[in-house]
Amino acid sequence: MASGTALIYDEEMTTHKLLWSDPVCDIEVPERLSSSYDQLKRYHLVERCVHVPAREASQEEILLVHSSEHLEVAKSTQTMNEEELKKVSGNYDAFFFHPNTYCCARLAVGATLELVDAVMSGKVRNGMALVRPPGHHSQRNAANGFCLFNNVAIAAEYAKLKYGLQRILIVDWDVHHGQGTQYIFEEDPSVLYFSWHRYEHQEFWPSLKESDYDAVGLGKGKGFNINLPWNKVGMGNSDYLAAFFHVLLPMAFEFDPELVIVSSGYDSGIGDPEGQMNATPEVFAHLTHFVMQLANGKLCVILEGGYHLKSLSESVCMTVRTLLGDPVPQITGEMAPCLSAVESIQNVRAAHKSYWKWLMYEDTSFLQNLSTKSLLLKKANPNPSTEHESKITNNDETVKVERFLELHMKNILFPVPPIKTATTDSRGSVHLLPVPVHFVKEIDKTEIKALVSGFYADIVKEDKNLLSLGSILAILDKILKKEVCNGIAESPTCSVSVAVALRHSVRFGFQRVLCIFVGDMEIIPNTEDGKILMIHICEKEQSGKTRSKHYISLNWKEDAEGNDFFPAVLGFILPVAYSYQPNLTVIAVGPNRSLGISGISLLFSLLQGLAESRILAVIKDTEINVMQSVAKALVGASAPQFGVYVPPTQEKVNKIKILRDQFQQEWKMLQCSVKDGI
Ligand SMILES: CC(O)(O)NCCCCN
Ligand SMILES: [Zn+2]
Repeated sequence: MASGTALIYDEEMTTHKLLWSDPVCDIEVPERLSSSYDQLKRYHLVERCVHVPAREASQEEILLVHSSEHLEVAKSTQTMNEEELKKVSGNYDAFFFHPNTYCCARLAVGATLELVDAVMSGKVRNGMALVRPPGHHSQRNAANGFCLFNNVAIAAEYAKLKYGLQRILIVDWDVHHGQGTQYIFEEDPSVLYFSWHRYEHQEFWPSLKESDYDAVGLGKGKGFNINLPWNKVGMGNSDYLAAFFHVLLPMAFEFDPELVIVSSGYDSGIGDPEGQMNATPEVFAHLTHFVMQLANGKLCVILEGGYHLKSLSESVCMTVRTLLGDPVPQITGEMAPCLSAVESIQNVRAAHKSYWKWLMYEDTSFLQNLSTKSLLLKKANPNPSTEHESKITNNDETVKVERFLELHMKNILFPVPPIKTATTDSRGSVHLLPVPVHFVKEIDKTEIKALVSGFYADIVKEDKNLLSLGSILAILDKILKKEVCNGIAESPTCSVSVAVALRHSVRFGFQRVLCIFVGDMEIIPNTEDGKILMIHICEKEQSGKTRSKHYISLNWKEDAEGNDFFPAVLGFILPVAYSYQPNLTVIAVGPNRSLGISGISLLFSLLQGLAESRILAVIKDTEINVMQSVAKALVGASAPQFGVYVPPTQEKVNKIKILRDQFQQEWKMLQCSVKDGI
């Protein structure tokens, strides 16, 4: 997998500006670009990226999507005076021309295409283009919503033509519906378009019926257009994460894209006057981290909206540092999606049931009444208050948001540990990892013996564990001190090693440790009153063990090809893990028939989104090939590889549903359907 992150920025794109007063358009200012770039410099992120210059797109490239009439109109504005510019701007909904607009829009397209080339050629792994004017509202023959040319749509057509791609995913996390992009690809099954957007039952701009969840695409494109409408403002981190766990990620992994392009609007972030949402900048690190696990990491992030300069620039920085592979900051806020969000999630899943294998067994019986129910709800309370207490309201409280973000960002920013991964093994040679890692010296036996006899004698019965215990405790100490962020140790008996590691972690201050056991191994019960949450994925039913909210056994047997783990990883483990918000994750892998290698590496990759990416891996010493793939996942050297998609069986879907019903009141990120009798 290629390495490096491209950053494309050209000051020329700040020359497009509004020349007259227009209360709709006056938020789309040049400072959006310059303040984002300045913040990137302040966090020393610019120098860590590969600088790729922008270029002007050719007319042919623009004509990949737009009509020649549209191109001619745009070209003609270069020589217009203010009065003529104002007149031609009046032909569109929410667009303004400046004499430099045409040149800036060509640079925005060209920058986007340069990023596609840099990623597809392997010059970089991923990258971000800071461009304006934005693109996702513009259509074949019209400018719209501050957009002149559809940068992302042209990039998708360009990538299909030049690289013969057949599956491109566009993720649009801007708070407005990219109706332009939807119209361009709605009959095209090679481009999967996902958009969430403020909708409020069609009240919010652009107030289109076709922005609702039942617009699934047309003709051959049916199923390849996904609209997730937010029917209330004030949506927050947990609503966005739930939308990824229960809608986008299962679709995206089944689609298995060859390239991911993000229409990256940050007006879905807190403080934005357009969005009126409450999600905080670090959520974009998580969203970016998730989409980095697709298409072998080939990811192009293209700026769309974002009008609160401080919120925008902090969110841009969160995106770029994640693209660079930095640890993902802890998510903040209550991990519980609101009722309206769960209702929208349930509706869009039902609308797509007949187009996706992963939804084959989805229960849609609720549809006839729920959708009317939500409309009845709307009629019942015409001006719905938000379900989330809106911590920060937006009308001219920009300064308040700035102060909030100053404090907020201090709490969640952290020094990037110098080394990413530590490893030791009883043979003492670091033979596993493709990149230099930190080799942890082993604690000598006498020291370990004293430590164990002092604290862990009840667990450690025999000497053969001492060596592996030494390496585990040595790595744990490095992680505890934040000198490394994750580590791998091999062990002859995982359950003993893990039991000692868990007790050690709690003793040394971790308040919430998530422990995932993969494979049939004997678990040494660890109460620690809620400081440890155990999930055991095992082939054999765990007889006798009572399930509690802190001990969950998920009976799972991998299928022949070993890759139908998505419902377990995406639909259950991830939502529970995010609900728990651990500050350390321990994953033990024994001999197992539960999750295939790719399921295990997906689990490791996705769980790096938690606990500031702190993970301790304890691998049974016989499982060398597991060690290899886990090592690559932890050093970020590769995205997980999946075989051909195998849909889950009804039996497996039911297993998850039963567990979800059992635990969704406790671990609320599991919620993806509204129980009757709301
Ligand atoms: C790029 C964008 O989605 O942020 N444009 C929003 C236009 C809003 C017009 N009322
Ligand atoms: Zn927007």
